[in-house]
Amino acid sequence: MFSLFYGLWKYLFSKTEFHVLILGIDKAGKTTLLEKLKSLYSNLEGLPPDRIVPTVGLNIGRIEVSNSKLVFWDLGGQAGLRSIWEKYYEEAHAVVYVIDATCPSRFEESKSALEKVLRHEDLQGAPLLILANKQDLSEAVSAEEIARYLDLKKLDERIYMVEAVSAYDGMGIKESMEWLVEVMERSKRTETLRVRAGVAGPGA
Ligand SMILES: Nc1nc2c(ncn2[C@@H]2O[C@H](COP(=O)(O)OP(=O)(O)OP(=O)(O)O)[C@@H](O)[C@H]2O)c(=O)[nH]1
Ligand SMILES: [Mg+2]
Repeated sequence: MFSLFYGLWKYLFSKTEFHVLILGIDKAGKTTLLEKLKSLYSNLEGLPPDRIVPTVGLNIGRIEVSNSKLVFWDLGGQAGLRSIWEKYYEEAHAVVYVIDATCPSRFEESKSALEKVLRHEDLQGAPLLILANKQDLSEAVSAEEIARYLDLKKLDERIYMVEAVSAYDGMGIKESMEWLVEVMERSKRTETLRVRAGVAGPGA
């Protein structure tokens, strides 16, 4: 009996912790984005852009958005470090994929790295938020243009959105996070991860 009530209480009141992977090729702006998220959503002052160095290990950031806890994992995007990404796929509720919208010469590399990510079976059903970053610079390409380039039609079953953002001035970031929380809350993948973690609902 106790376990039934405990299960119900846990189901109704425990805040889900969502794990969000921040991926993208090197210099896309992933760590700058993470630091901006910390500044926007927590009491922590994020590192200023001039103190951020290329990522070799893992940066972790925790924030709360719309009453949900988000844990971000920011990994290094250099070619030699991308093989590490897949170690985090199984536990991720969603992927944020960052693209430097001012660098068309690297769009192809960015696209093929993304395609490889999405082919991985451990990420099945994970919602995808693609960020066309660095919109504070005049040469930045729009979110629509990036979406066209990525040819996202192939993604029919995956929930995704492409948003224009700037990790420098914060443009588009709040809208992106609200979308992300909303889709993670109702995604089948979240349910699957919840069941796997043993929080399967009141009857569990
Ligand atoms: N103008 C502008 N520059 C940005 C923005 N975001 C990142 N940058 C710059 O882009 C460069 C790379 O940023 P990082 O955040 O280190 O990129 P990263 O994706 O984490 O790179 P790796 O850790 O190597 O994978 C830095 O010089 C940043 O200052 C942005 O929104 N606008
Ligand atoms: Mg980084």
